[in-house]
Amino acid sequence: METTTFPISGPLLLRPKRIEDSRGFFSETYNERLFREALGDVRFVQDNQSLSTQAGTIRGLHFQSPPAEQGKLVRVLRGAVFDVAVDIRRGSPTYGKFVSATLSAENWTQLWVPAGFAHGFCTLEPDSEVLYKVTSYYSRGHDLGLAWDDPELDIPWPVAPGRAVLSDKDHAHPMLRDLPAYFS
Ligand SMILES: Cc1cn([C@H]2C[C@H](O)[C@@H](COP(=O)(O)OP(=O)(O)O[C@H]3O[C@@H](C)C(=O)[C@@H](O)[C@H]3O)O2)c(=O)[nH]c1=O
Repeated sequence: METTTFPISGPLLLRPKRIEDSRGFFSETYNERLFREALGDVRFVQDNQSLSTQAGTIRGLHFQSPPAEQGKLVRVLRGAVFDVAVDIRRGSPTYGKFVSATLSAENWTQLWVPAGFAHGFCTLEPDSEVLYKVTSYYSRGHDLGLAWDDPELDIPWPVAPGRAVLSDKDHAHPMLRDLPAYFS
């Protein structure tokens, strides 16, 4: 498995081996031993899958607050997304900075988003399906967000702001400057 780090500590890009033959390919998309070598002592308790029918759909930026904080291992089954993780660890030297990567069914890349990061993505193709493993169960009371279009974050979303497809919830998240210190 290929592992790539970012200038921000925590997130990782992972690319499991794909074994191709005349039928197509085979791949261990999750192997606890190999992923624990890369990610440390993580335990996944829930798998989530979403389908976004339109290109330019933005979901995010989301996180769960402690004690329900989640690490997320994100990959794409169909289509492609521009995936983003924003550092919201208040004491971090990279607080408010983000990492991003294109994840696609084609490039077979997964993004590890540790707890302490707000996560979101923008679909690059119609009918993009995202599958991600999380380290804590969903908790509605801890499910929080950060404004995807906060100018302070300056994220180069691959869609014109007026054309992004969003949930009602994602129109209403606070800006970084108004975000309480959930993570130290
Ligand atoms: C996240 C989640 C949502 N739900 C419910 C709540 C709601 O009725 C419906 C849709 O939820 P949302 O609108 O929050 O779905 P969505 O906007 O896709 O939320 C997801 O976005 C990406 C970027 C993430 O990082 C995820 O952790 C998650 O927050 O599904 C669950 O039952 N379990 C879950 O784990």
